[in-house]
Amino acid sequence: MHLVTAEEMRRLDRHTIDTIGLPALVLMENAGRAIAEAALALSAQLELRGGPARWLVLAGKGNNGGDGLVAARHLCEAGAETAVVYAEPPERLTGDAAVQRDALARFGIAASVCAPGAIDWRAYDGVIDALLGTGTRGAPREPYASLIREANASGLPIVAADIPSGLDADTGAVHEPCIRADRTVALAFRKRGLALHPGREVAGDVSVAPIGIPAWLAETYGVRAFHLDEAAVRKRLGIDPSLPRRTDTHKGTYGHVLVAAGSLPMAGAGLLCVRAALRAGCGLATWAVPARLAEPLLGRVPEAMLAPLADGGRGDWAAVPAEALAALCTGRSALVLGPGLGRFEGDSAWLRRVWEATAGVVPPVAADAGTAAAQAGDTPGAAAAAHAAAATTTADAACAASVAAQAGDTIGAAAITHAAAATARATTAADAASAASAPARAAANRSPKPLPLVLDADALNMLADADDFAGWVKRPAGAPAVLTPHPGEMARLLRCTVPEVQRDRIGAARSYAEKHGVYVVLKGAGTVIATPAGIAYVNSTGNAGMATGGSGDVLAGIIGSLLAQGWDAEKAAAFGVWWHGRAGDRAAEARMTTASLMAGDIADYL
Ligand SMILES: NC(=O)C1=CN([C@@H]2O[C@H](COP(=O)(O)OP(=O)(O)OC[C@H]3O[C@@H](n4cnc5c(N)ncnc54)[C@H](O)[C@@H]3O)[C@@H](O)[C@H]2O)[C@@H](O)CC1
Ligand SMILES: [K+]
Repeated sequence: MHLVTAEEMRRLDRHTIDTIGLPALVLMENAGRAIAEAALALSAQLELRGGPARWLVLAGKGNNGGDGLVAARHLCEAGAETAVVYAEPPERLTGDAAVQRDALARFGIAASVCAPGAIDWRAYDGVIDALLGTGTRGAPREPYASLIREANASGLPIVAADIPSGLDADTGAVHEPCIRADRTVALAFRKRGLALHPGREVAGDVSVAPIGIPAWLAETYGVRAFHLDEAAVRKRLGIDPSLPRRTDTHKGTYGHVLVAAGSLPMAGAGLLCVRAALRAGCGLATWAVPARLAEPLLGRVPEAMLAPLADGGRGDWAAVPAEALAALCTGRSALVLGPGLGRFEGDSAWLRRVWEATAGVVPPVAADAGTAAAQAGDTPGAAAAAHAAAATTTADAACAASVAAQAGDTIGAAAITHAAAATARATTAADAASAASAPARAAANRSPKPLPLVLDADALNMLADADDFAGWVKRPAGAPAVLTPHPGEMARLLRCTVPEVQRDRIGAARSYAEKHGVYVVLKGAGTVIATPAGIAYVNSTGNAGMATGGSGDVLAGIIGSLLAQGWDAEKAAAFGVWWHGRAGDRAAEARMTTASLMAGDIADYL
């Protein structure tokens, strides 16, 4: 379940040998046996010519080679015809690998040193790649490079020891050349490069073989990256993926998600997001849209409620005050913001107001009004009068209304709007005050309730363009922010290039999450989920058919829905990603080809 770097693996090896006291040769013996067992299991599936399987072991001069030599012994013992080709003269092997070299010679297994073109690959049924392991630096040099190319060209099935030779164990980068394995037997722990793309594609089926290094040691040494498969979902996250429910529950038990998504050219993004949220199990979903879109969308998702926001007839978010959206958050349990939102003048500041309102910060205008009301004692309508005096713009009027609405006070909201409008019409303060009501004062004094937030798509671009994000208020407990960037959006957030993000996906997601106290879901093959505490998951589900428009909108809806159901952000983000991929895999199976997959299919297969 843990994903380790080469350096972490070295420390775990050392601890096992030096502190626990298991000799390195024992570990190597266990490793070689596990590799031989994987090879034998593979030969059982091959159509052999009648005799025993014939295995060729390619051995490097380090401990990876030593593992291969042990495997050769076990294969031989199991009755397979086995030969070894050393990449370098065997005199160059040292330490435990040299012990294995000598044992192998006495065992009577045929061994030779590689020479260009000397191997008759037709004489074998399969190859064990024990050339290079976690001690490798950079691209394979000669003669390793030629051996790797020949092995790949042979067309024989290849079982890789620990990692395919030529793979960067830490980043998943694939050097030229690199072994293309059918199976990889990861020793003790899965190396990160086996989970990250493109490494994952050259590793084939990966299994993890215990060799004597205890799993708990990874915790002791602070390994904080995990392979997100079903075992991790169940054991680490503690989630039963069938999501059982108690019978004595109702829609109110499962939260109410607010989705703010869609604009005239991209209304479908909101549609996908809301549908996915409902499929992911929230009790209620409200879809906030620019008012112009509301009518055409009526009845498209009958299970969701529509909340049209006055948009000046534009069909986009440019004229929708942040406070109007913030006001809708009252009584909701999570907000998903971004799919199909579009960009507009001043949108970074707009996003900041939504961010702060959902973090429980009282908007400045409302705060001023509250203070004024308090100073005015119990004079009827003081709050509204203060608001009205301050409300020289329609935005301020909307803000005042939103504060009242957040308190669930429609009378107050109406009064404040009216009062603000009265001032805007240059009538007297007395007129404004007369339009006010006592509940408005109470409303103005109340703070908005914090709620969890998912930011996706254009909301992430707004964030990337905010120069002052580091100074934005930190999210309170219970109101986390989950950001779901694709590599391009991640690069904009980090102000670096896409190749830089892709070179170290765990590092990119983790550094942003830790720096800003947010949860980051870095999408793409092998989606990475990173938490503010530096924990990272690399997802194992999903397929290339999911690289299609709308797939991210579905994911944002799923995560928002889980947050609305009261899940903590780590579970919601990690399980949401795993589930999204799993649904995509099920949808792909149901289609003729993976290429036929559409984002709506993913939501339907949740
Ligand atoms: N106690 C341990 O340390 C254990 C190690 N194990 C195995 O040992 C491996 C790590 O062993 P090592 O640290 O000896 O390293 P490797 O066996 O990965 O190979 C390193 C050797 O390759 C050479 N080399 C490095 N980069 C190269 C390149 N680009 N091209 C050509 N040659 C290159 C180095 O000079 C060194 O001799 C693991 O992957 C695993 O298979 C297992 O046996 C379990 C126990
Ligand atoms: K290898």
